[in-house]
Amino acid sequence: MESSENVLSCTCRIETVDRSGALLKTQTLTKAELIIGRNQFQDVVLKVSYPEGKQGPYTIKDYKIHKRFVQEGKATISLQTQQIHLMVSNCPTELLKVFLKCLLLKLTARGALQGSRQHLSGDVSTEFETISPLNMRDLEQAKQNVGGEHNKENNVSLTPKRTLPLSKSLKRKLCELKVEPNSSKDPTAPPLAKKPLLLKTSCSSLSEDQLQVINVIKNGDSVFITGSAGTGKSYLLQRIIGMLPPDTTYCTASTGAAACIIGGTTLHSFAGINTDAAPLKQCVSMAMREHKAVHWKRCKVLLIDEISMVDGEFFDKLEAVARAVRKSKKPFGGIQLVLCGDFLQLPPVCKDGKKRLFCFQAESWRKCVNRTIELNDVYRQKDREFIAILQNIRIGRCPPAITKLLKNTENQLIEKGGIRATKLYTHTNEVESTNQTELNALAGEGRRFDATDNQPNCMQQLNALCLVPHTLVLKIGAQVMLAKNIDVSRSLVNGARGIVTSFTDQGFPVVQFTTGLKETIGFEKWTFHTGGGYALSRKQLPLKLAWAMSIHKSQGMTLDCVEISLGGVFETGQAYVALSRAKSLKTLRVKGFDPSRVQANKDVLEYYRNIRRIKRATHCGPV
Ligand SMILES: Nc1ncnc2c1ncn2[C@@H]1O[C@H](COP(=O)(O)OP(=O)(O)OP(=O)(O)O)[C@@H](O)[C@H]1O
Ligand SMILES: [Mg+2]
Repeated sequence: MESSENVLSCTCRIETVDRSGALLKTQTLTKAELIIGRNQFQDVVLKVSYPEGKQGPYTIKDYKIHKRFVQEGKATISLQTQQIHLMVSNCPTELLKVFLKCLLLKLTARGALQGSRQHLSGDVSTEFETISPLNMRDLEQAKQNVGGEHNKENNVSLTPKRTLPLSKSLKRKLCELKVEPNSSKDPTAPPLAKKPLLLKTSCSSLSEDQLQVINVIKNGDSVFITGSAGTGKSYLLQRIIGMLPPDTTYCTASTGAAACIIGGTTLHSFAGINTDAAPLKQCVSMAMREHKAVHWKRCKVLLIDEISMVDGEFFDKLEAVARAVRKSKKPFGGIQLVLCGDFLQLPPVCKDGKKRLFCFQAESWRKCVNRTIELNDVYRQKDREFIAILQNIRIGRCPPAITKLLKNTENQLIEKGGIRATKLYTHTNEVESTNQTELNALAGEGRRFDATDNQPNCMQQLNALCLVPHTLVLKIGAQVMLAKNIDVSRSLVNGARGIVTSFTDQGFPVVQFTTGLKETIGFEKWTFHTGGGYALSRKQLPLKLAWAMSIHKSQGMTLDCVEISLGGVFETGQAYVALSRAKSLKTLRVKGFDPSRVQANKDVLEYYRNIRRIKRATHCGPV
């Protein structure tokens, strides 16, 4: 997980092609480093270094960067003059994105210099010096060049379209960036132009607690990340996934809906075990099937979100399966675990009157989890009063003052612009029938949108994983919810509520959101890392019908505008999960609130008291 913006650890395949594009030679280097540097002419060059030697440096001119599969940790840099393709794979996605941004910025900045030290076209670059970290001067030069100026004197076109294939968003970001005046009074401080510039990664915004988790994981420890709803556990998990090599990192969650939020697969699907109830021997033989065993053996880090819903007995079985398949005596067969969840939210589904066993009560839990870190800052809600209400509900407390505040929301008008509140139900059958009945009641023809799945024979698996259905039918007036973060800066985020107001000439729905924003919604792609570098993907509109939703499916989500009836609550933690989806008291309506429905499990409360006691006693933060 070590990172430097100019060096990328990866698998690198170097393909040499002829003029027609036919393959002449190929070389695959599994433990390679791609390094950005400069040659003696100050050109930006790339060197591929690997344990047995090096290739390059390759001058980056007349190039194309293919970034379509960046989310899968893959990219290709095609050098057209040299007729070479550098195909990188197994890159941690975050690090790959930063590396490519750095390369593009250096190339864009280089545009202005090009020609100032022109060399004859026959000159071959032989020298290599690692490029300096990005600095303000690079950024300023890149911004100038993005303006599309021509360096006519040197007969070099700097028009971005021809020489600098920058993404629209990078161009926009470059143009928006302002340079702060150098206010430093320190005469020894580097001049502004030389000041190192940190490329913003998604880790830049992490809290101290969240960064601490990253360090623990870097150390190789298995960790349990916990904390109340909205403390950024899943957000952090996504950042962690982006920092680990995709080939050996498996990202899972206890339910399909939770897996969709983090772009992973279900724990059962990873394990190859379709039922918790199977005896251990059967679980081992299911996991030993060739196409499943390969993943078990390859896995170095296993992430599991919403661990509270994983049955403790099943966790013990998985631990034993891991040792058996990997032929290792180490806990969980030596796999590093990153577990995430809140045991005060939904518990494991309990069948046939069996005693409920949480994962932390599993025999193998203590052996497998070296550190527990509790995140304390709530991000989902801003309103202190509502956060305090939720903290009480979480531990099963509902004093009269809180009951009153929640009852006061019963007749609250939270609808605006025709957007109705999403009803959260305890049972799924109510959800489907409500959505279908409401859609049927709307006048007009329904418009049908069919998803494109990368593996059509995996449609069922994708249906279980993806928040959007294979077939979506919409009408004008349909209540919808975004099922993907499209543009966080404009609040077009997962869970944002809206109504379809029209369809464009091309047939795309126009949605009016609670924020007042009207947006045409186009197709989006979901990628699910099924592990081992494999991925399933679906292209569909990022919308789902939102008259109703189940509390189970809502776990992990942030929702605009919700109505909750807690009459049917049958689980501890269920009322807390439902209430904590709302962003504020003003966007929530609780029908027929009964404080006796607010319950927390006693064993879980004791578990959390204990981890805090240990934390206080050791004074060292994580326990
Ligand atoms: N460091 C952060 N900076 C900014 N926003 C954050 C940060 N961490 C989390 N968030 C935002 O807070 C919201 C809640 O985060 P997230 O869904 O990860 O919480 P959670 O702990 O997984 O909640 P739950 O227990 O309900 O699943 C999200 O909108 C997320 O984008
Ligand atoms: Mg979550």
